[in-house]
Amino acid sequence: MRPVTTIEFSKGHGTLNDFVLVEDVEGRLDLADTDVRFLADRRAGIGGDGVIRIVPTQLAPQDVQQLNPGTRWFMDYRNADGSAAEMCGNGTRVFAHYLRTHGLETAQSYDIATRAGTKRITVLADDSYRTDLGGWRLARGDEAEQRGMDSVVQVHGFADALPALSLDLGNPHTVVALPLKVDLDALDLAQAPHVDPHPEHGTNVEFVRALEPGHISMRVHERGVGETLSCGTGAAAAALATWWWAGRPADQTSWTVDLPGGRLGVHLDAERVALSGPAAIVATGRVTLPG
Ligand SMILES: N[C@@H](CCC[C@H](N)C(=O)O)C(=O)O
Repeated sequence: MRPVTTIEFSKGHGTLNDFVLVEDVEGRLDLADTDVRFLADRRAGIGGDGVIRIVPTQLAPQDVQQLNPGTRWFMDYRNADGSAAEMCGNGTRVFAHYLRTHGLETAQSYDIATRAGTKRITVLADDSYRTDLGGWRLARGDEAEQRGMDSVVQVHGFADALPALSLDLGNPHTVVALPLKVDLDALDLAQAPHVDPHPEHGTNVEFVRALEPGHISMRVHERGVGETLSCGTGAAAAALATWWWAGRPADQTSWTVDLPGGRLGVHLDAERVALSGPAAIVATGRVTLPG
């Protein structure tokens, strides 16, 4: 049995994508998958879609340090099932809000380290945050470029296989444009959608309804979590896919994405994509990890 470990935590969210945040300025906290699952558990633990460890980059693993030179803080993001993810868009804003409200970062614009590389945070005038998510690409390249679709998604309780487009934003996404006859609100996402071909490392799946030029609504089933009320990289992927299907209009660079948990802004072009939205810390406390 390991010694009793009691840690301080904060609870935060970005458009109701919620996280348990753990500050680890000395880089000593080695959270096992079971610890992450416990912290994320909504009944037995604290509750969240993910767990974010806040650690100085210089105390992060070597590969993270090499990928993110010149950054001060590493967002060590884990999904609720304990798996590590490369990126979390909503998480970057909540992470930045934590750094700011705890005096760990005072600049208005600075870089943070993630497993998907360095991301620039900017604090906006209304106290929301913008994250430059950097480069993006079609995950399956040529085939998708020509046809706009590269896979199919099967949702529980719905007979038709739905065509989809795969995007890589550092983490994987599969975006489905819903046919008009399918009601976005009625989709059963309690069970994981089946993606064919199945991506080797799994994928986040976004279901999109276009509302008007530059405006979409969506729901998401996240890898390592299940359905969540918002996903920042998912919103960016959904806007990019919709823009792609619309023929990549050069003047349609600003997008509004409505999710069950709120509204996000996406700014995109052929090479880069950025995300903006709110962040909140709602509670702090102490918790003893299971022995
Ligand atoms: N909710 C996040 C994405 C979190 C990681 C994702 N579940 C994955 O495994 O890639 C976001 O806001 O981007």
